[in-house]
Amino acid sequence: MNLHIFQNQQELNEAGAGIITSLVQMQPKAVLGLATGGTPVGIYEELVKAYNKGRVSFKGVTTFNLDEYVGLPADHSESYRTYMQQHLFNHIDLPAAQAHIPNGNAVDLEAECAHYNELLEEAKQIDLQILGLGHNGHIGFNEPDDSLVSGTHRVELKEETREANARYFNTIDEVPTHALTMGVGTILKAKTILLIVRGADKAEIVHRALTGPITTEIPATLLQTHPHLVVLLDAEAGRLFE
Ligand SMILES: O=P(O)(O)OC[C@H]1O[C@](O)(CO)[C@@H](O)[C@@H]1O
Repeated sequence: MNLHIFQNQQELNEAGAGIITSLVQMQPKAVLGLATGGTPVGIYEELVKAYNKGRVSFKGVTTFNLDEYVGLPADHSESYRTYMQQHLFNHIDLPAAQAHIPNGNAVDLEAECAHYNELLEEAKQIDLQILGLGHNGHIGFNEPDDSLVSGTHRVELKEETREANARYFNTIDEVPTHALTMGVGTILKAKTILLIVRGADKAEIVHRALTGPITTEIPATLLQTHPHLVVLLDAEAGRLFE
């Protein structure tokens, strides 16, 4: 594991974006696994800046998002499709056909998951998977459970996850109860994983995830088994590592 702790958010954002930019410069046809949530926003901002300065092009890149809510129309303000458009896709030259996000509004969700898995198979391997961390140790929307699923699947969100994400909706009742998520098998198959964690409220969970016993009750503990894990923490989240 390659762990870095940053004293300010800007340095973390630049480091994260730098890793992604370097990869795409070296490998213009890279396959990127993308995350949503509050955590990667600053990194996407830096990527857009790098693109605007002509340092990187995403023309040949393929992307796969980790997850999407079930039942929100794609153009809903809080869908992860909308998030990606607003924070990244609308501002770079990534061709729309190369940007994949599970369709949480599909009539047949099982078929949608199978289709997403096929696309992932065709892409062979994600070169760099960006990950945030849920307060309960979830990665993607792989929630704590007594077993975990390998491929893309439908999950019921834990109450604590819905509460954490309620800040983006008018009321908690509007937060979807289910989501589609890439499975832990797909995540762990990525060549490199870039885990980003910010904030004092995640200090304990990230410490347990990276140093505690491996358990499906904290899905992020499985990251300990990955041979190329890069971790970027802000000082608050990294408090217990110092
Ligand atoms: O970055 P946040 O908003 O704290 O969310 C943590 C994680 O949970 C999710 O919302 C669920 O996948 C991710 O998008 C994110 O990485």
